[in-house]
Amino acid sequence: MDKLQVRAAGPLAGEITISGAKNAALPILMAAILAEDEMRIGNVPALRDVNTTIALLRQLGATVSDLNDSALTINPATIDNYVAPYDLVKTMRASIMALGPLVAKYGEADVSLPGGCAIGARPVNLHIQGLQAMGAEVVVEEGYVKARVDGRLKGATILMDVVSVTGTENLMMAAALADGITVIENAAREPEVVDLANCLNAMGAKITGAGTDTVRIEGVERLSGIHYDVMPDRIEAGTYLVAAAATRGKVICRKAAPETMEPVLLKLEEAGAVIERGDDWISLDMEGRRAKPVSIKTAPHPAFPTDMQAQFCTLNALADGTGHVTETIFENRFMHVPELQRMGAQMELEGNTCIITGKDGLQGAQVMATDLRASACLVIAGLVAEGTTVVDRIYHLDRGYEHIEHKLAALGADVVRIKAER
Ligand SMILES: CC(=O)N[C@H]1[C@@H](OP(=O)(O)OP(=O)(O)OC[C@H]2O[C@@H](n3ccc(=O)[nH]c3=O)[C@H](O)[C@@H]2O)O[C@H](CO)[C@@H](O)[C@@H]1O
Ligand SMILES: C=C(OP(=O)(O)O)C(=O)O
Repeated sequence: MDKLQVRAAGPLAGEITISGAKNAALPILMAAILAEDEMRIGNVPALRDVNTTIALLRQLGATVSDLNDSALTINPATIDNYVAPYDLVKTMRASIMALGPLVAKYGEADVSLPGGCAIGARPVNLHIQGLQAMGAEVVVEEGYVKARVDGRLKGATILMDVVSVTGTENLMMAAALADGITVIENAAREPEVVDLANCLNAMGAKITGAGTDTVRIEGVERLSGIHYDVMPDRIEAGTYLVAAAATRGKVICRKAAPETMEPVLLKLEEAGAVIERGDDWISLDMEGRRAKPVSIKTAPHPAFPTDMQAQFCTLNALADGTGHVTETIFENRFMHVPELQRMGAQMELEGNTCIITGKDGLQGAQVMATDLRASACLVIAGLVAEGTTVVDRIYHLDRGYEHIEHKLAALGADVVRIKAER
């Protein structure tokens, strides 16, 4: 398994270009299943999860080009298999988003249950209940969610008990081809839900309310293949901004979407960063200062995103004072805490809150992360720690950060990928 070796090299400085959003690209690639003809999708990040989705679509029989210059084509007309097997699904939870499109278009889908993962149990009951409300017969058998419908799904009113991002996306995709009107109440309001809705509408869907907690979908009989560019990745941009803040640096993120990042940008300002925003760029300047501690509480959009929680733990671990970080979305998303403690961070867990008292420095260590954003927070810690930090199992990072070592190097970081012996 590849590792990342990180050594402190002073404040990050310079410019980087933000990639397309993983969490928008994955549902949009799945939405291609719903089209009648070829889709061309641009601003797709070169990530392990994208490769897994390409493999999954090919497994279904779709004709998918390789990713070239951040774009690919998907022709779903050749799909002749409706099974998403465990081998692919186990590496990527977003595979569950094949379920809605397959059953809506072909009346049949067998998608392996993704299983538990490092950050929490992450059940898919809301995806299943929503499809049942639309008339699908759904059973869970031998580790697979098996959904069937005779003819088209039927529009329904669905109240989501818990706000679920991929749940909302899965049901929105299914409803796009259903017969009649579907209303999703307590829908996720994340910008990636809006990006998917924009893509579906460009394909001919009739969706209103995306970005609010009530999404209305009037089903149509067919959707067309179109050209669509994925929105910028707000979590990638946020991660580099925190990295710059932690090193007391000054960076500009180009091709970003600042309007999707307010909760993160406000917390960075509270930490002492000078932030400027343009239409598609964000700059951060710490003016050489040490960060002030910030308290955060994760919650569904438009509140503070759970996918930025770990990175802010590192920032607080270096801050001048004490900050409280509360995680309300996932029950087990503090796996980075013991690893940061091994680097000298002063952190204490009390239930779902981590109390962090910053220190003016950390020590490099061999660390290992069990999920994507935990890995990112350890890399950020390595950028300021004394000595060498080696982050193991960086296949997690490769799921969600395009060319992370090159982007960090462009900002002056000393980061080297150590290739596993094969
Ligand atoms: C590919 C993708 O977009 N991933 C994002 C998505 O994950 P994902 O869509 O899987 O996360 P959800 O929004 O569904 O999860 C939110 C909460 O709802 C619970 N839940 C969810 C579904 C369900 O059927 N039943 C249920 O109880 C989950 O266990 C969790 O506690 O949103 C998360 C929350 O912003 C982000 O951290 C992930 O990066
Ligand atoms: C939790 C994440 O992703 P996923 O839902 O794909 O596991 C993430 O992007 O931080």
